[in-house]
Amino acid sequence: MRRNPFGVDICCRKGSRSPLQELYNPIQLELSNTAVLHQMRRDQVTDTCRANSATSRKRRVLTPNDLKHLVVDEDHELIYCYVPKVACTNWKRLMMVLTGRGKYSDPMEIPANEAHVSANLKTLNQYSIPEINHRLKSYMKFLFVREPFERLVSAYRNKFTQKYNISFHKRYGTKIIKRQRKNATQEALRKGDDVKFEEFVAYLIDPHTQREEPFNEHWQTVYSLCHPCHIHYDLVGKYETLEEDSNYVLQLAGVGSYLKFPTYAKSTRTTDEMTTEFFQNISSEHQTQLYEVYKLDFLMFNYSVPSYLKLE
Ligand SMILES: Nc1ncnc2c1ncn2[C@@H]1O[C@H](COP(=O)(O)OS(=O)(=O)O)[C@@H](OP(=O)(O)O)[C@H]1O
Repeated sequence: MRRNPFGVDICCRKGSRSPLQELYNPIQLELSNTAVLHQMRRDQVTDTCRANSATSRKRRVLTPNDLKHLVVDEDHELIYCYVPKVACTNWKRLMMVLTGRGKYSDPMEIPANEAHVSANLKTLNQYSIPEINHRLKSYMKFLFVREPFERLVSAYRNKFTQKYNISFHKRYGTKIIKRQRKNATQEALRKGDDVKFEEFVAYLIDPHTQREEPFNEHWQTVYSLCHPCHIHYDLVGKYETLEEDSNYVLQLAGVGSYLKFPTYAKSTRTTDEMTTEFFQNISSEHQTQLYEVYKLDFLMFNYSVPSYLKLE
């Protein structure tokens, strides 16, 4: 088994305390305040689910098919529900280190495309029903969320403004242009590579879109991907405090002294100011409809209505 630079193997949990015990019954005093903050985040999810039960619990029960985003680490008793555009590539890299039994020590040695190969990580839908129930009950379940419209702009910029994302242009761009652009050129209809943000928004709020097929995971709501009204998440991490919250998870898992969330230096990442700019050209009618689509994510994860929004 390979060891990390600190000479500690990342295989299995050594202590007798599980991440769940560390979270709900912290021994270290410094962790108590953090535990209180996370209790408030859990309460917010519970209260929102209760107050919006008609929408949030449209489905009465989940099937294994609904559990494809829940990545399992048996060795550290963790379940991570990945949400695209919330640094899930880095979290999948960490899950590969945690589940790799020493195969990897540095998450950044794993290429981004490898982290997205589904065979490299085990998801909860691959277990039998009793195994699923056991893991849901005894593992620490967590997810990471981001301000919904900033996440949406991150998805748009990545999938529709980068020349190399040809599969997205072909699969979604061509459809969006066909439906939303009057007098589209033959080239635009064929390539689908110059979708405007206004057109993307019009596509998202069009009732046909979700009737035809579910949203792509990069712009699907968190509540549809991770089912927080059915699955009780023990920890809700936020993109705004990504490193702090991630390192807290690693600490609870007992690996925090030698495994850290990869730090980041990308200067082009989507900011609040950038998101504001993108929404400048969206009519208040479309802004209002779009807010309705993502409203539960705003409420559940305690994001206030953006100040730039002109709601009708
Ligand atoms: N450590 C750290 N700190 C701050 N921001 C970070 C970090 N790691 C990833 N990111 C940002 O996460 C966005 C990419 O998320 P994903 O990896 O989930 O994207 S994808 O679903 O694989 O397409 C992408 O956001 P945008 O740049 O705004 O698009 C990344 O910049």
